[in-house]
Amino acid sequence: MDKHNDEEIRGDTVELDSDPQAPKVYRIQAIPSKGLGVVAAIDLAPGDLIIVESPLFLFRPEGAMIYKDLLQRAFDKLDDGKKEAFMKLDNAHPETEYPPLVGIFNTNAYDVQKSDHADSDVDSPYIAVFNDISRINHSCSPNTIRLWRASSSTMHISACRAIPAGTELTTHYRDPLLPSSDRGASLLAIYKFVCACPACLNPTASDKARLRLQQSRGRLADVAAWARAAPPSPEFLADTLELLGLVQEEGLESQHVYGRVLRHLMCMSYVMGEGDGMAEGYEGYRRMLRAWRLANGAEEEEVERVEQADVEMMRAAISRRNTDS
Ligand SMILES: C[S@@+](CC[C@H](N)C(=O)[O-])C[C@H]1O[C@@H](n2cnc3c(N)ncnc32)[C@H](O)[C@@H]1O
Repeated sequence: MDKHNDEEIRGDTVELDSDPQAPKVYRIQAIPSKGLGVVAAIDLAPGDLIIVESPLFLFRPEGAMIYKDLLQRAFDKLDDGKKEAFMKLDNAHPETEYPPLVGIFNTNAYDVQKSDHADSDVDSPYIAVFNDISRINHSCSPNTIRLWRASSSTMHISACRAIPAGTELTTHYRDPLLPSSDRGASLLAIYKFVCACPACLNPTASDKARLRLQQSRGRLADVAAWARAAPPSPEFLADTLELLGLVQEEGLESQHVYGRVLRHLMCMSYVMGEGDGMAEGYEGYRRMLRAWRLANGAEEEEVERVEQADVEMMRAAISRRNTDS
């Protein structure tokens, strides 16, 4: 087991009614103390697409109708195969006031937007349950990125760091940048488990690191802010390298802060050349950022376009610096 709980899992695959056409880069099997889970069947590199899946059940809570009645009506419209697959999913609330339908739904559902823009306020959220993706267990240091594509109504799961074959795939059910006590309370209330990931077991240092990453979001928003007066100050460079270390130490490559840190370091290494404590250099950071952008749904051409725009901005910064000196 490594520092993020990326566990190597052995054991037999569980046969579910998965899409037979889907390339089997993953398998579903029993995971100690977590029920079933999803495991990488091959070595995966950052940015690799692992699962593309349409929901078994896509549901939109609306109006003042009673949730459970609305859910029952939507469920009744499913074909028998989907009904059966849905009823086989995990239920974290088997002995509560909820009927099984609601219990299974609450255990396995993800909020998704009808529009590709997560902050769009014109589209009310849908809730989606999946045959395979709903088998992915939670980690506060997940090794995958989950992306809903409204244009195709499919959920995409990609690797956000290297995942060796046999490692359990994980996603986050709650924002990993929240304090551990908030994450833990919500995971226990809704999913009925106590998270035993390293960040939850030793929360003091982890909470501090995550708060620092969360607070850096604004400071990292704009590369142009330092590029205008390139090069960046030594303090800003040291701070950005420290943030990268925190992301990697905490296993938060799935988060937006990672993309922002990589973009700054890529641009800094372009302006300053290699060295200065930067482990990767321009090509290295460019490769890492590219993988992160692809995993977050960017198309190849779009990635090339934004890379080119950054190079042009950096060239202008260098030529300004040369003119000024
Ligand atoms: C969406 S389901 C995940 C798949 C589930 N393990 C199964 O057997 O189908 C959510 C449930 O999985 C279990 N689970 C998920 N992540 C876990 C974790 N990190 N530790 C322990 N149990 C976990 C909990 O029982 C939770 O209610």
